[in-house]
Amino acid sequence: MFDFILRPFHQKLTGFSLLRFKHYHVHQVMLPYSGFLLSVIPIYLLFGLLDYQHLTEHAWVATLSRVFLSILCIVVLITLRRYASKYLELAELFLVLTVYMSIITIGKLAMTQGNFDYQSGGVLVMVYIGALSRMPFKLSLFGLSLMLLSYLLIIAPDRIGQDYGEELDRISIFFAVFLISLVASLRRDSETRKSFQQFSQIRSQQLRLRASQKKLALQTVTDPLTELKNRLYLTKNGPQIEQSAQHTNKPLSVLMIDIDNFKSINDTYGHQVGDNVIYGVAQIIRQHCGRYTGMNVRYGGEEFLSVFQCFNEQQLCQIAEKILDDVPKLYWPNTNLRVTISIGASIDVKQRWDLNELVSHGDKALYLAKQNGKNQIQLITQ
Ligand SMILES: Nc1nc2c(ncn2[C@@H]2O[C@H](COP(=O)(O)OP(=O)(O)OP(=O)(O)O)[C@@H](O)[C@H]2O)c(=O)[nH]1
Repeated sequence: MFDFILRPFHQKLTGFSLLRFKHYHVHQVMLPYSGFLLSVIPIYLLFGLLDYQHLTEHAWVATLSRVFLSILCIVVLITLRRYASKYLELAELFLVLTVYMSIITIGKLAMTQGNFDYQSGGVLVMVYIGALSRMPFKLSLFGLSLMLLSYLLIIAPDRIGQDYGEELDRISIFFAVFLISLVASLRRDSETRKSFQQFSQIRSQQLRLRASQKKLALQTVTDPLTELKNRLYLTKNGPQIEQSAQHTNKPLSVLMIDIDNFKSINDTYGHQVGDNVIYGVAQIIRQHCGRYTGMNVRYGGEEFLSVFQCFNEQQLCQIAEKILDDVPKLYWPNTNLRVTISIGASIDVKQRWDLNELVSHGDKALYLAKQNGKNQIQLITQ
């Protein structure tokens, strides 16, 4: 039956989740609410009109203190909202205690002037804590206890002397409001924690969704066999590479790399070995071009494209030769397979930064290399 009251104590937050909860409480609960908190001030000031009815003299002192405390609370709230929002909970406690203590003081002043009917306004502040405040339970408990205690110690003794029975009624009302506000604060804490849990769940779902979207986006531009980029990536990022090369005023260059007689490798050793060959050649390309390349792409079945933004003819041919030399060194267990490749190289010496044109020249150079007997490099400069 009392589960809803005790629940906050069951869900003990510790370590990182406690820090996250505090952050949530400040940013999702206290900050949006702190503007509303300011609306308490005009009500407090409006009640100041009653001071003139109940205080026979020095009512202006009460008004002055109300105005001064209001300005103080507004300044504290606005400053904390802006510069130290983590103290907003304490600021709310400060505000309600300030208002309450001023009401008690004015009530006490009224008693010294013979008025014993103007001391119960503080109960409204207690109601406020139960109904509207966003303070955590511990601060509510502290505030409410201090309020009840100060009423019992400062106001009640004088009034008991006046009318014992009526004051007992008032004390019981104060006590009831104290208890109700306390339970309401406890319940509010429990609801805040529940909404924090929902918030955390939604947040982690969002993060997971974002991560899988990222992964999916990467998958759509990645070749699963070689883990090189695919042609979609080339289409998407080609213009960016052209712009970047143009910006740095460096010639673009490409290597079109094709495995020789790949069909016969497949036919002789099977598709699995064929796949391994594609993978092995891709790793050599990555190893030699990874540092310099704008991108390495699996362009077709056993055809690869590397794009560079910074090479002259000699550097481009050096890289091509390294790849050409290393591929036949690959070892394929249980076969006497020796894989070779042909390379078509093309460089944009006229600096037109047209990747499509460059690729088509690379293709022509590759065709020449195949025509001339394979396992070689052919270069076309634009
Ligand atoms: N194992 C495997 N084979 C593939 C893959 N993609 C394409 N192929 C095969 O690669 C072969 C390409 O053969 P061709 O285009 O005739 O080229 P080639 O035999 O290398 O001849 P040249 O290029 O003239 O040396 C075809 O048999 C395709 O089925 C793949 O992902 N894995």
